[in-house]
Amino acid sequence: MDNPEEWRQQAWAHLTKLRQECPLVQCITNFVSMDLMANVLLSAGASPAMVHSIDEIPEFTPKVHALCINVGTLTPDWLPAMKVAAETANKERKPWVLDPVAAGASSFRLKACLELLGMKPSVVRGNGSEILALVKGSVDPNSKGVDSRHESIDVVEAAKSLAQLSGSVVAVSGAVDVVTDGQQAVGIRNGVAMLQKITATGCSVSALVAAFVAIDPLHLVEATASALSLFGVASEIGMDMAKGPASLRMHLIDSLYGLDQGTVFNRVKITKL
Ligand SMILES: Nc1ncnc2c1ncn2[C@@H]1O[C@H](COP(=O)(O)OP(=O)(O)OP(=O)(O)O)[C@@H](O)[C@H]1O
Ligand SMILES: Cc1ncsc1CCO
Ligand SMILES: [Mg+2]
Repeated sequence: MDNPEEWRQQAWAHLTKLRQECPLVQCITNFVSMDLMANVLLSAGASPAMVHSIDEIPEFTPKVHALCINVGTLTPDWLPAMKVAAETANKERKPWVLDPVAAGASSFRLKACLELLGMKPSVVRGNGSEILALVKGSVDPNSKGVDSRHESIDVVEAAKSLAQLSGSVVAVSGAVDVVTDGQQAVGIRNGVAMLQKITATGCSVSALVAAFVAIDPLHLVEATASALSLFGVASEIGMDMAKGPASLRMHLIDSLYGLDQGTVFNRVKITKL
């Protein structure tokens, strides 16, 4: 698609379908993000389920419409459950998203992320530094942990390589969100810088991507771009009412819940890169 108008219409069509179908999204995620992630999914129209015990995954994961795996507060005992969930999702042909939080921060985290990447997530969504760490396959001596020290727009080629190597769609968040399947790349120019001052907004947008690919699993790039754009649009509207990060968090959730067709048509900014 070349026309910005088509992307806007598609974003609205995706949101409408999501609200109608209310997909069940399983999240195996870090302790920091659980609350915001579940609330973002609910306000968009999806059903969140924070289910991470290996004892129930073989029975529960076949019932979900998509899965989001996030390694933010990873310990060795969580990894087997993540792998069983990914395996189950693959077997059941359900899309899943990997959020490689702070992939370059330590060898333990990097190894876990690369192992999960090898299980072929439908989409990998990370910040610039996380995507770069996965491509290089090496720990970053100057890592800032969960925060990025790279601009998303500077890692477009790295994201393309990662998509080619992994077979996953790769999404890099930042001032411009980038989504690529290894051939084409699209840029999403929505969002506000203050999102970086609210913890787990990246984690939450990854879960939102899972909800969008659940309702359009055959168009991973398009569904991912819609999710990133609409989250950004909600933050722009929320920012008009916010006094700082805490109130933006609240208004972001309200704005996502209230998104209407006119707002989506006026604000969605997705273009080919
Ligand atoms: N400079 C910016 N301007 C506008 N939006 C931004 C900017 N930086 C990040 N965002 C938006 O903030 C959201 C979170 O992206 P970010 O890159 O901060 O994720 P992250 O580092 O994984 O976050 P976390 O680890 O806290 O969950 C995304 O929707 C992204 O588009
Ligand atoms: C702050 C933090 N630490 C581990 S996960 C997480 C949430 C944002 O990625
Ligand atoms: Mg993150």
